Amino acid sequence: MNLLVKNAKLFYTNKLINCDLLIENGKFSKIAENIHPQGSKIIDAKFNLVTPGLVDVHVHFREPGQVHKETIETGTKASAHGGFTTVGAMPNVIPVPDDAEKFTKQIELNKKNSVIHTLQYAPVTKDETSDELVDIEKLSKLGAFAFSNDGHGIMNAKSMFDAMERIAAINSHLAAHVEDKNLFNKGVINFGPAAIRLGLPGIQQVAETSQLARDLMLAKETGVHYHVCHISTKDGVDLVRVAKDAGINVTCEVSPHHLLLSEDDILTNDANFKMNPPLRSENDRQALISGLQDGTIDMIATDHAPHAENEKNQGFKKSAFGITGIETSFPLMYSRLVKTGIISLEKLLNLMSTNPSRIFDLNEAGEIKLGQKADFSIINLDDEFEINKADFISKGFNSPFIGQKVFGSVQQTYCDGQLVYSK
Ligand SMILES: NC(=O)N[C@@H](CC(=O)O)C(=O)O
Ligand SMILES: [Zn+2]
Ligand SMILES: [Zn+2]
Repeated sequence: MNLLVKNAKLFYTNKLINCDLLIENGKFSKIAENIHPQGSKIIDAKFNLVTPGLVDVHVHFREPGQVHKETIETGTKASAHGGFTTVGAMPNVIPVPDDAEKFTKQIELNKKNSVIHTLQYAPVTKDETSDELVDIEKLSKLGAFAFSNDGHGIMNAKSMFDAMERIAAINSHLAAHVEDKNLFNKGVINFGPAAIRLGLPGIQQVAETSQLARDLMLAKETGVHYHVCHISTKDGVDLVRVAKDAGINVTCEVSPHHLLLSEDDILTNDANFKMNPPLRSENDRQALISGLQDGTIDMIATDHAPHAENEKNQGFKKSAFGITGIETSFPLMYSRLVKTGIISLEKLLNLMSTNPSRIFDLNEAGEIKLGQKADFSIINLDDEFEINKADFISKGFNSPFIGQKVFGSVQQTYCDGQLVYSK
């Protein structure tokens, strides 16, 4: 059945245009002012935003191993609820897919249980924590869209250097959770006033920035595409800016929570504010916003990290690191960055679709193009709603944003021309 989206406010060729959009055989086939139905199923978009399916290169689904937190099915249905049709899944599942057999199983599981496109990261090293590299070339051939040890910094500089050389040789991508574990201090919160106020051990900023500085020099030497996960510090943004100016092949992402919250927002021992990297100072937060505005930061990624309630209700010291984000990212970013005039809607859509797609070579995602698979979402920008646990499709509702009022509710999401979320 062909679909005709009437009265779209379509994000197309980097502009918002009022038009109709025809989808035939799961692909975009025509964009024009007024398209006649001719037997197609009609969807009236009522001049709501029609965006390319959003792209998030950083999510954690917990299957296999910890399906009480999230499954691929609940994670991808939650993604569709958030307007996303392509996500990059981190490899910190159990077992870590660090050889051909485990990796192939993971890809098959993703394919079987996803309602959207789930791309799979391969780890860089065995078990994500050892110094021994995985078979990078083989895992790439088996479908790894990029490599990451997310959750862990790569401590051994020689392992990092060798991984970068091999990843560069196959034109793949290395996404780094930059963290020197020796500077982590068993911290659970940023090293700063909130840590002192709450009597909690703090994670120093140099845990992030010192490893980032090292990696940028290794990336310069090897020429690899080096992508910084969840940047959180002003010094980190400054380093990336200088590296970009020097022609180093670096890109970086920031999470909604690091853009919207700082350690000053942590008023009680509530672990829904606990994640890694931690919420930093207000000065850092302002630097992240500036980095977004001047293009130093290339994309928004949620680091969607669902956990069960009893893993998050034990205060900062005992609870797990990480918060959910895939269902609240667009409305939060739209309400707090676009409606307030910090960035334009077009810029936000670049940060959440076009840029991640271009940077990670995801040819058929992140942009509406004729002949390309029909991944898109219809979003009512004027609809105000409260973020409620009961509305989450994710198994996790470990979010510090619950109770906040936002604009921009996803009405429908289509993947390959199929309806995968409807309000
Ligand atoms: N962000 C987090 O705090 N936790 C992530 C791992 C990670 O991204 O480092 C998780 O898998 O739970
Ligand atoms: Zn991480
Ligand atoms: Zn992560």
